[in-house]
Amino acid sequence: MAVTRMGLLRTPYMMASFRRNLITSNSTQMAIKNVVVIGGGLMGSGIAQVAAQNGQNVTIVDLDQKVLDKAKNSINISLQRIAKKLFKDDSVKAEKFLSDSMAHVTLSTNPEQAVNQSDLVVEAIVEKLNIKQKLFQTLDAVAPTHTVFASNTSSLPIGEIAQSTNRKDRFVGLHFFNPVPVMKLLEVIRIPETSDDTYNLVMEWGKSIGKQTVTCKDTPGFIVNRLLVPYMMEAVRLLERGDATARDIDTAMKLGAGYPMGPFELLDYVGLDTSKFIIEGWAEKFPENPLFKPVPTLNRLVEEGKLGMKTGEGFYKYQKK
Ligand SMILES: CC(=O)CC(=O)SCCNC(=O)CCNC(=O)[C@H](O)C(C)(C)COP(=O)(O)OP(=O)(O)OC[C@H]1O[C@@H](n2cnc3c(N)ncnc32)[C@H](O)[C@@H]1OP(=O)(O)O
Ligand SMILES: NC(=O)C1=CN([C@@H]2O[C@H](COP(=O)(O)OP(=O)(O)OC[C@H]3O[C@@H](n4cnc5c(N)ncnc54)[C@H](O)[C@@H]3O)[C@@H](O)[C@H]2O)C=CC1
Repeated sequence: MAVTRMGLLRTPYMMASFRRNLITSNSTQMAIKNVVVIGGGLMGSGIAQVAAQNGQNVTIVDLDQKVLDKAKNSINISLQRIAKKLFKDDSVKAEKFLSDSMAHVTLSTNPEQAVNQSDLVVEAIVEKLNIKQKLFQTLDAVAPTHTVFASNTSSLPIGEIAQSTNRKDRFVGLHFFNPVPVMKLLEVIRIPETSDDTYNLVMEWGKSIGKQTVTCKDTPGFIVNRLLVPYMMEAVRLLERGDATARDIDTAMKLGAGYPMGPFELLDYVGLDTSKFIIEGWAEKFPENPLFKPVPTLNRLVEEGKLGMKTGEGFYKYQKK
C-alpha cells in the first residue's frame, strides 16, 4: 500500500481530490485564520506551508533568522513542485498559486509578539519536554484567550506539555508527518481536559489544510510512532548484531514489505537526533519495555554530529543542498 501511495497520487482521481481539497478549504468559512508555527525546521516549515497554501496567514517563529530564511526557501521550492502538478498547463495560475501562498508567510524571531493575533499556535521545536513546557508557559501569558495551543511532538505526553499552561481545555496534540506537504495524515490527540469546541475546531482545521485526521488518546507515540519507532529501532539492533547491512535491510523492507523507504533511510529522513530523543524519553519512562531500549549506534552517530539528511550524513551520506 505504502509504495503505491505516491503512485496513486499521480492518478486523475487523486489529482482531482487534491484540487478539490484546495478549493474546498479555501472556500470554507474558517474559524482559524491566523496560525503561528513555532520552530522553522523540517516539520515547522511543512506545517506552515500547508496552512499558507490553503489561504491562512502564517507566522513562522524560530530562534535563528538563518533557519527562518531556509524555511521560506524550502517552502518556495516545495510549492513550486506542487504548482507544477496542479497547474501543469497553466503557468499563470501556477505563478499565482505560488505568489499567493508565499504572501501568506511571515517570519519572526519574537514568539510573544507573533502570537498576539493568533487563533492557533502549533509548536514544532526540539523534542524536549522541559523546553516545550517553558515555551508554552511564556506563550500562555501573552496569547489571546481564544487561541488554541497544539504540539507536534512525536513522543511526549500532550498532557504533560499542557501542564505548563492555564488553557488545558484549548490544548491538543496535532501530529503531522514528514514530508508534511505530501503525507496526508494528521493525528489529533485530545487530553481529558480538551473541550469539544477545541477538538471540533482542530478537526475542521485539519480538513481545511487537506489532511485526513485520525484521533488518538494521549498514549506514547500515538498510533503511527508507537508502531514505527520500535520497528526502526529493531532494524538498528539487527544491524548491530551484524545480521545484515543497512543497505540490505532497507532493500528488503522496500521490496519485501512495500515500504517507500527502508528503516535506515527513514531514520536519516526523520533526523537521528529526533529519533534518539524519542527512544531515550520512552526508555526513561518505561525502562521495563524492551521495545524502547536505546540503541548505541544511534547515540554514537548523534554524538558525531551525523543527524541524517539534514547534516549530510547519518546511516548514509548525502550531498549537501
Ligand atoms: C517521526 C514522526 O514523528 C512522524 C513521522 O513523520 S515518521 C515519517 C513518515 N514519513 C514517511 O514514512 C515517508 C516515507 N517516504 C515516502 O513516502 C516517500 O519516499 C517520499 C514521499 C518522502 C518521497 O517519495 P519518492 O517517490 O521517493 O520521491 P519523489 O519522486 O521525490 O517524490 C514523490 C512525489 O512527492 C512529491 N514531493 C516529495 N517531497 C515533497 C515536498 N517536500 N513538497 C512537495 N512535494 C513533494 C514529489 O514532487 C513527487 O511528486 P510526483 O510523484 O507527483 O512527481
Ligand atoms: N522529523 C520528523 O520526521 C518529525 C518530527 N516531529 C516533531 O516535530 C518537532 C520538530 O522536529 P523537526 O522539525 O524534525 O526538528 P528540527 O530540528 O528540524 O527543527 C526544530 C526547530 O526548532 C527551533 N527551536 C528550538 N527551540 C526553539 C524555541 N524555544 N523557540 C523557537 N524555535 C525553537 C530550532 O532552531 C529548529 O529550527 C519535534 O517535536 C519532533 O519530535 C513530528 C513529526 C515528524
